[in-house]
Amino acid sequence: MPGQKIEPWTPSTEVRHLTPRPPGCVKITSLPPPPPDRVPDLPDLPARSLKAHMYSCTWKQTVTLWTSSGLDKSEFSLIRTSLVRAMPEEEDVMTCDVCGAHAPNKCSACKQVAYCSKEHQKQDWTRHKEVCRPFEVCSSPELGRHLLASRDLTPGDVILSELPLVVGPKHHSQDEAVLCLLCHRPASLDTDYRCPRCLWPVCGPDCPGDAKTHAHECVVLRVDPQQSRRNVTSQRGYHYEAITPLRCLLQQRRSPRKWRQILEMEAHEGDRGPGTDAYREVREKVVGYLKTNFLDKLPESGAEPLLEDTSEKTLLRLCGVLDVNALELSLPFGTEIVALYPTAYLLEHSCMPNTRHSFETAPGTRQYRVTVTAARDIRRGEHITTMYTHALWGTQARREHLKATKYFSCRCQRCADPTELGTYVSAMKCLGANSDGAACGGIQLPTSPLEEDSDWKCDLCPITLSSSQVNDLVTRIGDEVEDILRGGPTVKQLEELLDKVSTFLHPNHYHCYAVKHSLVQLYGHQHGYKPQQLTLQQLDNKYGTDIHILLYMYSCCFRHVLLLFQTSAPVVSDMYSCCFRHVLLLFQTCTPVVSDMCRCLLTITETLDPGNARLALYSSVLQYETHNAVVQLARRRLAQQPPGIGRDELDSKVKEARQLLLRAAQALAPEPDLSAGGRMLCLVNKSLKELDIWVKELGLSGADRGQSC
Ligand SMILES: C[S@@+](CC[C@H](N)C(=O)[O-])C[C@H]1O[C@@H](n2cnc3c(N)ncnc32)[C@H](O)[C@@H]1O
Repeated sequence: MPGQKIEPWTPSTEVRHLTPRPPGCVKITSLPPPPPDRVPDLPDLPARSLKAHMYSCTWKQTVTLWTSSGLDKSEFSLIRTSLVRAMPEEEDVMTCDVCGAHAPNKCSACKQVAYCSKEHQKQDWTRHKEVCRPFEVCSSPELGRHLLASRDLTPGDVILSELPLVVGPKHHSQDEAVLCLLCHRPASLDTDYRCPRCLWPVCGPDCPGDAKTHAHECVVLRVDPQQSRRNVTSQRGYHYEAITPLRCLLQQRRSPRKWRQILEMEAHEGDRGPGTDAYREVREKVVGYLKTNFLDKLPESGAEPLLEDTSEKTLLRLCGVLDVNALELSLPFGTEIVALYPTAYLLEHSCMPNTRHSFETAPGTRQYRVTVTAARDIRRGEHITTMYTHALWGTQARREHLKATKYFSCRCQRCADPTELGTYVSAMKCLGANSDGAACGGIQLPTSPLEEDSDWKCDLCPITLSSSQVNDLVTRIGDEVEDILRGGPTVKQLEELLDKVSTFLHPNHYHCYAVKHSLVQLYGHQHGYKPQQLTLQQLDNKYGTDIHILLYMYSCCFRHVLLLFQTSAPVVSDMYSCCFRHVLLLFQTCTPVVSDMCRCLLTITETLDPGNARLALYSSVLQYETHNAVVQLARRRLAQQPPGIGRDELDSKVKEARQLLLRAAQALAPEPDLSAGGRMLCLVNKSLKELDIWVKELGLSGADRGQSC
């Protein structure tokens, strides 16, 4: 009897009070409650199932259906599958922005608001057009689809905010992390907490996760009970990389609309064909695993098949879609997952992005929502961009990563500039010697950074290096830096490492940056280096002159000026410009306030990411640590007998520290509460309060008090 409705479905107040398990009944399924006017049709149910007497009750916002008639196994699974499929998508359930009634008509442009009627939509347009989506989807042969701003935007303007189509474990996990499939918290194979049907681990008895999402994949994962039992005893049985592709695959029946959206995404199948690493890895870890253990065992006849298309081609395509388009989310409890979004994937890449993403990670109906905001002014007609790779990697590493994972060669302004916007984060020191045996003192930079095999050339002597020579050296240094940083290093280890890598790398090189960024966080915090234990020299190292940079630039300038008198015309203009840059930087770096290690790192960070699109946490850590050093130095000088600091200077130091904290708080404001950024923001706000107390104790003017974030 197709189209038959089950009446007691509506989750009214009365049914909430029903006992969880009506006597003599068997549970069929638990689902989120649909709105009262969206009772699902149940197509093609056999007559006997419809005679089943159904009850419902709510449990953690879900409707549980029970039957009191004895259904056989296939009827039972048929009714369950039909119910799951008939459920409307949660995000489809919207209310009218004008009157709050159930709203079937979403705004076709932004899809963020909905209305119960055309009249209410018209009535709201004057207000809504101000916030309706501020971009157009365009297409070009070079970029594919991309977004252009359709009006001027200022920092903080929301560009889009949407829920994901699919969320799941990262599909390239290096570590064999065991995750709860309901809430994505860490789980363990050493406990008995399992989904009772498919036996995949869950985090515990009070898991706050979404049983509905798992219900769908569970039908597949439990298709072979023997395999499920084997899995229990061996971690190798659980391939988490296969879960997100499976969740995508399940959309073909769960939500044909989402399925269409997923298939519309770029998968770069041509770049991931036979013979490539991607092909080998995906075939083994996803396609082979899913097909052999589950998909090929799904019943073909009888009930309507759960999945129509389980072909290898489709699975390979889904993995391509995930690799190219999925965004990565770090959850507060330390796990990392990926999500596909209906519009956010259209943002093109730039190494100087103009947008910032923030993710809602707290459980609830907004969980995993992404909000993309403008990180700086964006003019009408400008490309709206994000960053697919690491902002603190050098050009060679970023471009290789983009080519290997997203299949294009970036040609943005930062990539095209050998100095990377004057930051020198890829620059190497020239190891050549001049005629009297002294170090050359020049900088090695790529001559054509947009060419993969560009030579590197010294700006002072004729020495050139091949790109593979530079690559090998930088990779080896990077491996050593990563190893040491991962092992929880001491201050001494980091200082030695910095000395060592500084032989080869420009002081601003991104590997030096990584070591210094860790170092400034250890000074003042590690045992033996607590603020009161630091010598003035060590404090000065944190807040003092970065001697590596200054000496280097002095010597470079000196040599350039000398050489300018000796060298022929074509080289001269190059050296003038380099010399000019160095003199400028020296001027900035030598001023007392700017000449500290934190400040140098901050200058690099802010040049590469002026709007805090990607490096908000990095810059706020630097601002926070600089504030710590400023306050500590001021306290020390105040404690001297007689005090080594006057009231005016103390007042200005306090203001400087406050400004640093306020800037950190502003950078961190969009970060979710439970994220690393959110925790950093708490620390910053706590320090602002402590600073206020100190100002009060000292009886300073505290002119800036009252400003808070
Ligand atoms: C997440 S998708 C973006 C949407 C895609 N353009 C589309 O039409 O579906 C990423 C792909 O877009 C293209 N793309 C993004 N940014 C690019 C850029 N800066 N230069 C060239 N291609 C880019 C690449 O093909 C990349 O693999």
